[in-house]
Amino acid sequence: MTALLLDDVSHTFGARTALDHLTLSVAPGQVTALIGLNGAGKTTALRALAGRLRPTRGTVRVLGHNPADLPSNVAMRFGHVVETPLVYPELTVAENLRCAAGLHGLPTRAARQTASAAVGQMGLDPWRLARAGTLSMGNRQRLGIACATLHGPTALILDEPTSALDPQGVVLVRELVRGLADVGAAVLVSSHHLDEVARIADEIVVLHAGCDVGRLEPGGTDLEQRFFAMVLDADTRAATDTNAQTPGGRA
Ligand SMILES: Nc1ncnc2c1ncn2[C@@H]1O[C@H](COP(=O)(O)OP(=O)(O)OP(=O)(O)O)[C@@H](O)[C@H]1O
Repeated sequence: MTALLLDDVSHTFGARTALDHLTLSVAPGQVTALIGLNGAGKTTALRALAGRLRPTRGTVRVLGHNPADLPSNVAMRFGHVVETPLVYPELTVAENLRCAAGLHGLPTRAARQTASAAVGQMGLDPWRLARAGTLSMGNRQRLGIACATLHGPTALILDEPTSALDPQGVVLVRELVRGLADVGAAVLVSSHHLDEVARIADEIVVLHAGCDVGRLEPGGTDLEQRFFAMVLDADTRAATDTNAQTPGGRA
């Protein structure tokens, strides 16, 4: 069974191709990492899954449904942080978490308990009563992740979740993601950091110029070297194809 699916998805912004026939699926209990250079298409893929972008072609499914039109009982089981964390700047950390728990269908008492547990889990105790708008970038990122995960989603997408985090925050997110996958969540996470995703992912998909150009074994050695070899190989193939199609080209 597939919880998160991109099936032959392409997307163009004007003349620029952001995704090129990308097919990707994540099963329950699986953590898949999307890794790629700046501009590879990672955020575009995650935005399509979050229902924020309707791709030019292809099929996108979250828990079997079109993310642009998720039934509310399915939306309750979905969590995502794509681009900016969705937090209310004028509310405190504790209020944001209670609000997120309520929006995910938890009754008031359970929402309060869950919010309190999430404060501790993400190391936000010292900022519990601070307004979200006054938080540092890293603490805002911790709060956004906590808001998206405190209901125990069965499908989760995280766009560069550790980009602003200190080493302690990186470990907390790693434990959170693995913990959710261990109880059956399907997780898709994008990152630039190969060594970090190698610690949490079951599968690493290399995205380059919008295409899936190969997979890396998380337990493998020389991941960085193999990543660059894949990217270089894809560029060489693209240049050869272009050359073959150019009138007067060498092929
Ligand atoms: N709203 C937009 N309008 C025009 N082009 C866009 C838009 N969003 C993304 N792009 C282009 O689509 C391509 C893929 O961008 P995307 O943000 O998905 O890459 P990324 O892999 O997430 O990059 P990064 O690692 O830098 O965050 C890039 O060439 C980018 O310039």
